[in-house]
Amino acid sequence: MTHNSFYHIGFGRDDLGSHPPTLALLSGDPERARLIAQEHLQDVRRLSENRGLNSYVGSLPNGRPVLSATSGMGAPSLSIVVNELVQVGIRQIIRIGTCGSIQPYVPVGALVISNGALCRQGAANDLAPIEYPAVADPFLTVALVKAAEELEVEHYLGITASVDTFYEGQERTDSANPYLMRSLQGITEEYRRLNVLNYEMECGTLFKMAGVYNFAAACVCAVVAQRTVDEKVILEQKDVAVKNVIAVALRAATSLIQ
Ligand SMILES: O=P(O)(O)O[C@H]1O[C@H](CO)[C@@H](O)[C@H]1O
Ligand SMILES: O=c1cc[nH]c(=O)[nH]1
Repeated sequence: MTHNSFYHIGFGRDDLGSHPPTLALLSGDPERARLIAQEHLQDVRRLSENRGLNSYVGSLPNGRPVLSATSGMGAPSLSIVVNELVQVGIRQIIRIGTCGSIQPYVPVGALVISNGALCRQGAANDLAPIEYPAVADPFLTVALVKAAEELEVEHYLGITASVDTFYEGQERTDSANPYLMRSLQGITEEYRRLNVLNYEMECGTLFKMAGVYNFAAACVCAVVAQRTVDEKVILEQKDVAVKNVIAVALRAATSLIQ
């Protein structure tokens, strides 16, 4: 850590060496960020593990430097991390996440690549008007789709609902909260009919930040819950799904023209 480290991510530009990365792979889970770095990148160096926001620098198979970083869960944490990553020189961000499917034809184990988000997130309202579009970068998104096709991983391209809570906001009733507000009762069915594919908790704000700050962002998530059947995360299929989402994101990242 150098004296000009950013407060939350715990590193600064000076820690990134003479060929600093402009691309970041951003996971909600710090363990996923570590796994990507230690098992899939070359010449890996740990940058920091401040507040669970693990960050590593390494290189892709084509030699391009890349960061593997952690957003934490939810838009407030992501907004802090992304703000600081942009200040250290990051210009492209691929979110590698997990999600819950709300369409019967999108099974656990498949991937959802988001082309835009229904952004029901408070943090995004501090960035831009609520109507501001939450759209993915088309070039990064096409790279993700091509990578999934090439690796023959089942994937779906479409709209993601990004919300602030895992339980209430995703209409879970099997939780400590005994009362789900009327405004949220039936919301999953409404989104399903509006062709929303999945629920997660970061990409809407990430996409709005990309528009406002002028960087490129995309999102690919492994489906770990099937909400038309059950509220639960299917742990038995999570590892394979996460392995696939990492493989797809890394192949896409390697294919990019810098
Ligand atoms: O697996 P990650 O990337 O954390 O993504 C999803 O998982 C968390 C909830 O379990 C939220 O952060 C949600 O967006
Ligand atoms: O159902 C799910 C699973 C993972 N992440 C979410 O936000 N929701």
